[in-house]
Amino acid sequence: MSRAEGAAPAESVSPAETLEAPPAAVELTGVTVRYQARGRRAGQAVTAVSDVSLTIGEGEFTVLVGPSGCGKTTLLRVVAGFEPAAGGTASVHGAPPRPGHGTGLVFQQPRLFPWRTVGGNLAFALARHGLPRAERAARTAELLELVGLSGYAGRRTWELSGGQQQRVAIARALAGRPRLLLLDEPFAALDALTRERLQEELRTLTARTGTAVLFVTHSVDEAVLLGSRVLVMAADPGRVVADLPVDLPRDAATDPAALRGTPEFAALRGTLSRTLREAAGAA
Ligand SMILES: Nc1ncnc2c1ncn2[C@@H]1O[C@H](COP(=O)(O)OP(=O)(O)OP(=O)(O)O)[C@@H](O)[C@H]1O
Repeated sequence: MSRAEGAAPAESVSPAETLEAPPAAVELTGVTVRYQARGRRAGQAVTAVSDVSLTIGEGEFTVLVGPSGCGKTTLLRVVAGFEPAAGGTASVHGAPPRPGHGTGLVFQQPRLFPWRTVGGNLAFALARHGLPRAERAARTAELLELVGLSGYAGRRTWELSGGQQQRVAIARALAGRPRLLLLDEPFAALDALTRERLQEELRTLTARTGTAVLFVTHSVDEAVLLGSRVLVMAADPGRVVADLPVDLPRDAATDPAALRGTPEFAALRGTLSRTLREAAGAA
């Protein structure tokens, strides 16, 4: 038997299999960021993060935790396109990060314009995203419905509670229909009950819109409750030292309070606390 006769028939490849996988929501490869120090160390370069590689898939909810100063905000700023990397490469949906392009940002403080109404704040964001004036009112109503503030368009921002203001900030971040939401300790300044409500709402609405999320927090509880995955960073220099999957049953019917009471939640919480302590010790 000739070699050709005995060879297995060539595998047929369907057209779908030849298509390339879509780019990840975020792809960082060997990212290093340096700042110029001020004060007594003026002139010296501070390496804020060093050689960070990570991938965030479409629609994935990733949480970033780590001791103070380990570079969480810096990494978020790189992904947002505000901070250039001194080394390595960063991409968001396959393109270099650009501020306001495909990403929405939420900070610890809502940072709303106090001289505008709630609707005015959202209309301003919609205008920046190029939405025609005639379509802004309808989209504003849609965004407010998404964050549970239907009917609040005419309110002044200073008439709202801290939690309501943060809901408006989330609506504003969603104005450009971003496929990636970046949140830097968005609920840290809120009381416990409001924080819990907003955690639940954020989880539900990002699942509904299919938005990928990169969420920074200092709270172990919040990280396990929200993340489908938690990245742990250590400092000096800032780097990712652990990548913990969070595999908890989480459908629309799952009550977060019940989830918190499960042994699985407690075990993950324990693992994350231990990893964080080790990361703080490793700095
Ligand atoms: N603009 C800047 N100029 C100089 N150094 C900076 C600047 N921004 C951040 N750094 C330094 O870079 C490092 C990382 O800071 P970053 O704010 O990213 O940390 P973080 O993990 O978000 O901290 P925290 O949890 O306290 O908010 C720190 O050592 C910080 O002092």
